[in-house]
Amino acid sequence: MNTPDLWPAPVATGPLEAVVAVPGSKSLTNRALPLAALASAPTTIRGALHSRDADLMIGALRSLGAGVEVSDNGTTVRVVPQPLRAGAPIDCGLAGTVMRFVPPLAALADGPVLLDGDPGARLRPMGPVLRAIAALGVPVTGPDDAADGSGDVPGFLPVVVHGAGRVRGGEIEVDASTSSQFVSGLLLAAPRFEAGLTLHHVGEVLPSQPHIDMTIAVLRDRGVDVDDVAPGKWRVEPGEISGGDVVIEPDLSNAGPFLAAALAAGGRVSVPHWPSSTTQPGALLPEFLTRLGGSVTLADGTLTVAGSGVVQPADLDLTAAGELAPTIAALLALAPGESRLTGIAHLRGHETDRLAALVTEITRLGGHAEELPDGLLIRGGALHGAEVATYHDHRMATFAAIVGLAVPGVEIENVGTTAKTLPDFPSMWQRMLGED
Ligand SMILES: O=C(O)C1=C[C@@H](OP(=O)(O)O)[C@@H](O)[C@H](O)C1
Ligand SMILES: C=C(OP(=O)(O)O)C(=O)O
Repeated sequence: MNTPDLWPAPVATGPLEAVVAVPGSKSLTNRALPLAALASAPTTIRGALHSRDADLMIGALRSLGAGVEVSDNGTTVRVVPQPLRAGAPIDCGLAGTVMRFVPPLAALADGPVLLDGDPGARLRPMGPVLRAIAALGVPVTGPDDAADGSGDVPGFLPVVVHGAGRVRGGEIEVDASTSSQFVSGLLLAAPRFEAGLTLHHVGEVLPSQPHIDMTIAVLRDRGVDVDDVAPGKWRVEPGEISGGDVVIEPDLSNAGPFLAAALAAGGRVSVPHWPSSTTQPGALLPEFLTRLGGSVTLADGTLTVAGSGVVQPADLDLTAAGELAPTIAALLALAPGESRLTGIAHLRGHETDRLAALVTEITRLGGHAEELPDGLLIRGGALHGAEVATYHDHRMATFAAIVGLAVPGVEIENVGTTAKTLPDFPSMWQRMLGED
């Protein structure tokens, strides 16, 4: 790699002793926003994430006609719902939540809506959610295809959703084995379908169950009647979505790299405002970090992770929390011995093919990694510095930063890619190390 945009990852010079407050959850913010646009009254969202993915969701809702006002610091957002209107194109960036949650909203708009995104977004699977929308009676086409829906439904962006102001709803199947977001996107819009929605997942695996539970929880919190009838089957009744006040929890997946730092560097890192109960997959971090040799305590709403600087290898099933894989993989790359991460075949369709990216970058750093059919085998320890590529993937940048705490000479290409969910990452990381 020959790139001028390299960030020298700071090395920890001693045990850490840091308290790191993380901003609002991407997943909760990007659910609260579309629900607010579909609600029957205005909503005020407090503690919202202010980042590229949240800005893209706000942009999408404005394109569909919603009134959205954002406070100066970006963390309070007031949404005034309006009838959904077509016309303005929607930029999904590289945000899975925008790509998969907005098309079902666009289906409710009064005409054609064009959705596109970054070059990398055009590689992320979309077929299941688009075919579901078509099965509900709303044609979905490529930008240059006939609008009557006579052709095949596209599998990738760019697409046009040809709304007609109403979606009849009913009972459909979706294969969500490549992303739980297909289920979440359909369920979020479903209260506004005339007959509601009964949705069956038909694929072999269902990743990210906590994120589906989160969707059900936020719908119920807004007064929607949702029945998780059986594993892989959900029923959303048609009805009003209430407005009012919503408070967003801190993003526990973004807390992950900071907590992992205590294991990589030794010492202690605390994250305040840790929710006592949550549907975020980051709730699994205490268990995973304990398996890797950390000790974890939760007192007065502050989660503290302590580590010795030596990471233990482990075999972990990440089916429920694939989002945490790059963070865990960074620790396993430092762990002397063999580890396996499984349940994460669908990471091949994340911001980049994360299994391929992690294998390439761990190898570049002097470790050994191989792809498994549904995950990674990693033999860690004895790494050396390298220029680490990030593939426009925020979590590849934070992966490299974790490794860099313990390995001198790690330089991160385009650390600014962390703005997807955590624009302040480089300075937060330096503050954690007492460097700012
Ligand atoms: O619904 C959500 O907010 C998310 C669901 C998960 O997607 P996948 O099921 O595609 O992994 C997760 O990885 C992503 O970061 C956020
Ligand atoms: C997979 C992720 O993001 P997205 O919401 O774009 O799918 C992620 O943040 O790890």
